[in-house]
Amino acid sequence: MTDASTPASTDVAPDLVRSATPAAAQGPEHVTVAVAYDAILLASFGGPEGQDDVIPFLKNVTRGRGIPEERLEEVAHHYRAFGGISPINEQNRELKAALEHELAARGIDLPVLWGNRNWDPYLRDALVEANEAGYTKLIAIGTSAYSSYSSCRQYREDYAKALDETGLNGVIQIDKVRQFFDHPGFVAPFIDGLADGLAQVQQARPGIDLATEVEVLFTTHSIPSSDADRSGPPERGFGAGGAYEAQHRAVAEVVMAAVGVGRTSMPQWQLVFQSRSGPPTQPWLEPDINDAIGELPARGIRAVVIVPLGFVSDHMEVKWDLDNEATVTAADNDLYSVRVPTPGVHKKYVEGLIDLVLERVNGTPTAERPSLTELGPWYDVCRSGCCENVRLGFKPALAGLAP
Ligand SMILES: CC1=C(CCC(=O)O)c2cc3nc(cc4[nH]c(cc5[nH]c(cc1n2)c(C)c5CCC(=O)O)c(CCC(=O)O)c4C)C(CCC(=O)O)=C3C
Ligand SMILES: [Fe+2]
Repeated sequence: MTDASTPASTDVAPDLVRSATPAAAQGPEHVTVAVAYDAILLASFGGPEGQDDVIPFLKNVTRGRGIPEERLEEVAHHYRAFGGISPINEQNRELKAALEHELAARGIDLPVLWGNRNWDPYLRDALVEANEAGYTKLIAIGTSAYSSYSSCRQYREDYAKALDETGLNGVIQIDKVRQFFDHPGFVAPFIDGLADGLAQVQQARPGIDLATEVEVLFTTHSIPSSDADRSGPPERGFGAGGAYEAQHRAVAEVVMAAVGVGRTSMPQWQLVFQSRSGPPTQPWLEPDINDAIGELPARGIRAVVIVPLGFVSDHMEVKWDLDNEATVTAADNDLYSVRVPTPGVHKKYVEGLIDLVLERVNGTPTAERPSLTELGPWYDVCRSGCCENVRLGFKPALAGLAP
């Protein structure tokens, strides 16, 4: 970046693990600093690009995780049905292009590099590219909005791993934008989508009573309960379900309130979970969306609006587990169903992601950062013990306070 930023800080605090941001920049009660980043690192999950990639990809994702063989076969079948091609890669190419377009429109000279945790192009490839271009300060945007091991710390571990793999540790510094579950740019598409979804229900079922015959299902990825309980900084004391569940509930309330403005009646809502994996003996967050749908007819519900609150794009969990499975479950229960779009490349989402980068470039004070829930704005630098994983043990992670 050439303008609107002060020079990057060089006195990196000793308790930081390879981060360009001093320890002071760690959340609501702390001051923030401006950093002159050289490039944005768009960091995502990755997915197979053809049938031959499916098994190696699944092995990458599940190594050492104790995922049952039947579950892997089941998930392989989802990918096979799509020609072995995950929709996520095309979505990330589109997002990269949209970010570049938005940067150009604002006259900001900041390149966007793209790397994935689990498939080509890998994070390490993006770091090699950064090094060749002489970029030493990267700001990562992970395609994941909430706090948990899988959605935050694992990204931070994989940034650290990619630096080690490329020998660029100490050469390139990586910061990350805050988890953005309550950023207006992320939430706006769900507000638009729920309003549209309710209109669709009312058109398809004229006279339906929103308050008693329609249910809104906010859905997100199930995770092991032990991960959920440890999501977020321990000192925030979130209790069972941790920050992960608290953040989803808080955002769902914001979406319901926004859509309810000017209406006399609104449906009831619940938070449900999907895409459970792991051994059956391991507790994961519940209720599963399909089980929740099965309970609805007995309460007189005739239509559901499914809001994929935990997801940023229409990747496999959305296309298969929602548009296929949950939609079939709804039909089997004689329910009319609508699935709301994910943020994808919604204009407000793309603008919001650039705003998240600029608040770091400019060192915007926490009090001036937009956040729609009382839980945020979330931390630039993750707190000690945040989103720990007791199943898999400790691994080094950057952009956080040690350990
Ligand atoms: C919280 C969360 C998100 C949302 C946040 C984020 O977006 O990062 C997410 C996203 C995604 N998950 C994805 C794919 C997979 N996730 C798996 C397995 C797992 N996910 C978990 C959690 C999450 N996952 C967990 C706790 C496991 C068990 C293994 C472990 O303990 O870590 C498996 C293995 C098979 C299976 O077990 O299902 C696959 C193939 C894809 C790509 C989809 C595509 O290709 O379009 C995406 C975007
Ligand atoms: Fe996953």
